[in-house]
Formats: sequence, C-alpha cells, structure tokens
Amino acid sequence: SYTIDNANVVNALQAEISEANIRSTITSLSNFTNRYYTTSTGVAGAEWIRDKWQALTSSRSDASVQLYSHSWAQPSVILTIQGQTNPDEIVVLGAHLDSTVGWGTGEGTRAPGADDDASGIATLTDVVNAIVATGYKPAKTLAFMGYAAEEVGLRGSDDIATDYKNQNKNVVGVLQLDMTNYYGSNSDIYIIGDYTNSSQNAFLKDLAQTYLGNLSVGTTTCGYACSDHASWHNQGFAASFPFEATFNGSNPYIHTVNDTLANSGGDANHAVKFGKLAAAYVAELAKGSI
Ligand SMILES: N[C@H](Cc1ccc(I)cc1)C(=O)NO
Ligand SMILES: [Zn+2]
Ligand SMILES: [Zn+2]
Repeated sequence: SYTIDNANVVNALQAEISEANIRSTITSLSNFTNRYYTTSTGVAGAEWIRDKWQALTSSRSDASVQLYSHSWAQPSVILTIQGQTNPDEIVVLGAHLDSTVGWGTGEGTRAPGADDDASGIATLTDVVNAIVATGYKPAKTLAFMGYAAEEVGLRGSDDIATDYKNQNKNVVGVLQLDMTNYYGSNSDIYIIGDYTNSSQNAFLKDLAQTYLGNLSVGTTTCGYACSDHASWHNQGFAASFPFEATFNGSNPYIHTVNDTLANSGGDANHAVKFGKLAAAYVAELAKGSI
C-alpha cells in the first residue's frame, strides 16, 4: 500500500530539478550521430551515461554504476543506490538510451533521439543530481536504468527484467520515462493505462495532486507494448509510465532525423514536470531522509 508522508524530502528534491541541467544532457546525448544498439556511437552514448552517473555519485559510498552487457554491442547502464534500512526492496526508474530512424539505421546514420528518449535519460539524470545535491538517503534501494535496444523490441529491458525475476529480486515498483519533453496535448502528464499497474498509477496521480497541484494529469493508452514498462509488467512487476501527451498529441518527429531539442520547443520545460514527479515517486516509495 502507498503512503504520502515524506514531504520534506520531496520538496527538497523538487527544488533541485533544473531545466538547464536537463536541456544540457539532452543536447549532449542528441549530439551523438546516433545511439543505435549496434553502432560504435550507440556504445559511446551508453558509456557517456555511465561516466555521467558515475561522476554525479562519486561522493556517495552507497552508489555504484555498472554496464549491463547484452548479446549485441550496446550495453545498458544501471546505477544502484543502496537502501539504508530495506535494501532488499528495489525501486526501479528507467528510460532507454538508444535512438533510431527506423529501418536502415546503422553506423553513421543521423538519429538524434532528443525526445525519444534522451529526454527520459536526462530527466532521470537530474533526479540523480538532486539526490546527491540534497544528501538524500533512501530507505529502499534505488536502481536507475538506461536500457539499450528499446527501439528494436524492448530488448535491453526484457533481458534485465527477466534476469531480476529469475533472481527473485524484490522490485516493489518501476517507473518508465520515454518521451518527456514534447508538450503536445492539453494536460501536462498522461498516465499510460495499459501494460501498467493500476494501483501504482493511482499513486502517481495522488503524488501529482499532492506535489504538482498546478499541473493537470490525464490518462491515455498505447494499445501495444510501447516502451520498457511492458518488459517489467510482463514479468509481473508493478510498472507505470507517465507520458508527455496523448497518442495523437505526441511528438511527430520521433524516429526521424528531426527529433531534435529545437523540435521539442528548444527547452526542457516540459521534462521538468516529469523530473518533479519522479522525485516525488522516489521519496514516497523508497522513503528515507535527508
Ligand atoms: N512507440 C514509442 C513511443 C510512444 C509511446 C507511447 C505513445 I501513447 C506513443 C508513442 C517509442 O517509439 N518508444 O521508443
Ligand atoms: Zn521510439
Ligand atoms: Zn522511446
């Protein structure tokens, strides 16, 4: 069951969420020629995230960053922050680090993937920064994950979710961020209703009402396994996916060379909302203190 009683931590984390930080990370990631799962720049993009998360958490003895190898070139990246009192309970926050322009993407193909999904990686990265800046120590373990090869069948998250299930890891909740920065519909945040957990979705809505009262929250559905949340859902874990818009209002430039920051409005203002929601999710699910 979900409780909302850690406001001092939520407020402190939310105060650190920065449009400039998120925009900077989106820019860095979309500057790789592509982040496709089989290319040298796809591997380099994953290593850039590993280095970034490592640098952010270098002062934290409770944090470690690992590459997670797959059967293809591009690894996934997992940052683990050990829980202080309930370390066996794991809260997962994920986004995918690969990009594509569809069939024929290969070495040298331009695929910036600014919204899909540099925006999700950048949003999570700023939550990590907020955790370090505030000195927040979670009661439960946090696992921040950058998934490889989402665009070719949710393959990186499928490997990891299956592995965690097989190891009987106690994942108490999963939050997916895929496309957070294109403000395409009337409401600010849309909670995806399929391949997700309905009670965790209600918790997200409560978090938004409590801590993001000025924002409007809607619901929508994908109609298929449209991002990495489905990998966790399929293994029986509670997954949720707050999304940038309705299906029809979502970013029309994705999977093209035009998925750029400029075509997402040129700033990270929409992504900030998801950073603040993710911060509330962390503090109220993983609990702990500053
Ligand atoms: N299909 C997804 C993007 C996507 C996700 C949800 C909705 I509603 C519409 C579009 C993708 O390309 N993920 O990488
Ligand atoms: Zn995509
Ligand atoms: Zn995506």
